Amino acid sequence: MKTDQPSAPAAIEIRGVQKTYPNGTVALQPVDLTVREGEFVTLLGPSGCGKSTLLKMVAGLLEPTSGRLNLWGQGVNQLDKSGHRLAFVFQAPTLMPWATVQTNVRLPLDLAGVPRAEADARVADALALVGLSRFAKALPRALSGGMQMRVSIARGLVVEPTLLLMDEPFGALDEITRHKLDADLLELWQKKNLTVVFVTHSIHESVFLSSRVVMMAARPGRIVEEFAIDQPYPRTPDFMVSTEFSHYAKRLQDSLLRASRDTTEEARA
Ligand SMILES: Nc1ncnc2c1ncn2[C@@H]1O[C@H](COP(=O)(O)OP(=O)(O)OP(=O)(O)O)[C@@H](O)[C@H]1O
Repeated sequence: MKTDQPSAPAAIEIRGVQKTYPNGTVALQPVDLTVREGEFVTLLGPSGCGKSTLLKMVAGLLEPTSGRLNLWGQGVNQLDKSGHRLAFVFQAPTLMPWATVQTNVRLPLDLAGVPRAEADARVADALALVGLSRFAKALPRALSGGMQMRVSIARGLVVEPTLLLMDEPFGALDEITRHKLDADLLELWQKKNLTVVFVTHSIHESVFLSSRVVMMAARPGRIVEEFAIDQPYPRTPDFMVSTEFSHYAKRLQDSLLRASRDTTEEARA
């Protein structure tokens, strides 16, 4: 079983982190959040509440306007000093259409100058982890949307990350494919001892996946509530039809409605 681990070291420490975009949009009020090693944390909230902004700041893709953000005690851009690595998976698979699956997955290793033989072995491992070994030589257009997303995840895993940041990775997929990828992701999380921060709009996905859900509200973006999903792993499809699942989903739905109401009322004022 793997749930919230208060005694595990802090993987992510966010203290008073605020973001104002150059056009003056205050995307995030100062937020505080600690994510412990091994947690699966979901950021949930209405559109525009700053989920992506927060995740991109954790990844070092955006600079906070103020505040402090550490990964394993190091500044975001010094993560390698801690011996940890992060990978970011976007909503769209963003694959190079002219290159094979194998070449797409190898890209981060090619950019890092990893020798070819080692890179190819790591690509093979990453493709095996996402169940795509047979498609190494295929072009992206020959794959379904779900398979393309698996390629994108393999491209993240190939750097052997300890922190996986995912921005609505399965939002564009049909429900059955999404459930399958959610279940596979949980397996990977456990197998690889990952720390995951996952952005979604889906209450059901957040309950199924997370050890903790962080609810955000918009205008300005902020954290409003947190929920521990205190249920054992591995989580099976049976969990999704259990009384406990409905109970968590209802609490999150009420919270999301409150967060959305705040947003609507502030927009009207
Ligand atoms: N590059 C940018 N320049 C100016 N404003 C931006 C920029 N990117 C995002 N914003 C604004 O910042 C706020 C937070 O955006 P963000 O994309 O982080 O929210 P989100 O919760 O991820 O939204 P969604 O769920 O719709 O993806 C929104 O008001 C958005 O319009």
